[in-house]
Amino acid sequence: MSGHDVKTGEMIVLADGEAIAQYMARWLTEQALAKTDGPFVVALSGGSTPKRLYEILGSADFATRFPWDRTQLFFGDERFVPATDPASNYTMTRTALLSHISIPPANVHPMPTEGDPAAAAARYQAELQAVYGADTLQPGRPLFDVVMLGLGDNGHTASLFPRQPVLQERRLWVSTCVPDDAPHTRLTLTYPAIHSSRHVVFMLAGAGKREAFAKVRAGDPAEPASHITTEGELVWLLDKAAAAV
Ligand SMILES: O=C1O[C@H](COP(=O)(O)O)[C@@H](O)[C@H](O)[C@H]1O
Repeated sequence: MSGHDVKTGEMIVLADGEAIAQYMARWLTEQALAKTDGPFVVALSGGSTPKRLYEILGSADFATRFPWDRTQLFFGDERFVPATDPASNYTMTRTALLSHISIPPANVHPMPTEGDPAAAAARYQAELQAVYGADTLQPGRPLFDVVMLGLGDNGHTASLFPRQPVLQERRLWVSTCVPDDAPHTRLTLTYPAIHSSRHVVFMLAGAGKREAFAKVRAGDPAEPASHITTEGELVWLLDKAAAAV
């Protein structure tokens, strides 16, 4: 695998958020069906952008074609709130997708949000290591088939927020983050965990993403998303408003 970053990744510009969700649903299904040597391992993104994608994947057409029984669903980040909290990425995903599909419960891996956040991060890393089958990441053997990412106005992606110590993490796969410009303590995949992937896909819709996208695409080091790399392919799925075309 050659490896890509946010500057070299392919840009696919579509009409709007609906077109992005439809495109991603088809593409993800193709990737899942094509993966026959082992489980299809995905890190889901949170926030509002992927909600429509999850609804489409949960609709009858996709829900019956997608190989859910050999898919492992992880989360790229989570707010450290109870699963019943409306701010929970897991709750959004459960409502839009998980409650509509037939997936073995053991294949769904919500980030733990009880007790001490650092201990919860360690538990989640152990869960990833169990599916990966090793305690250290090995180049050429990606942890994830697909990592889905969004982009916040402040350049954060997953819960890698500006100015936070997690941006320096090079050993742990999962860590805590306490943003100084957003609510909630977070758990997040780290840069090395995201790097261990076949595909990283950013989904961005709306003019509100335009400025942050331009900075990240130019490689502005102050934007946490600028430091995302993958040992595989990186794709930007943008609507016209976000791409400013
Ligand atoms: O806090 C978060 O924000 C980003 C971006 O969310 P969006 O609603 O602007 O698309 C998201 O990717 C991340 O998972 C979420 O926890």
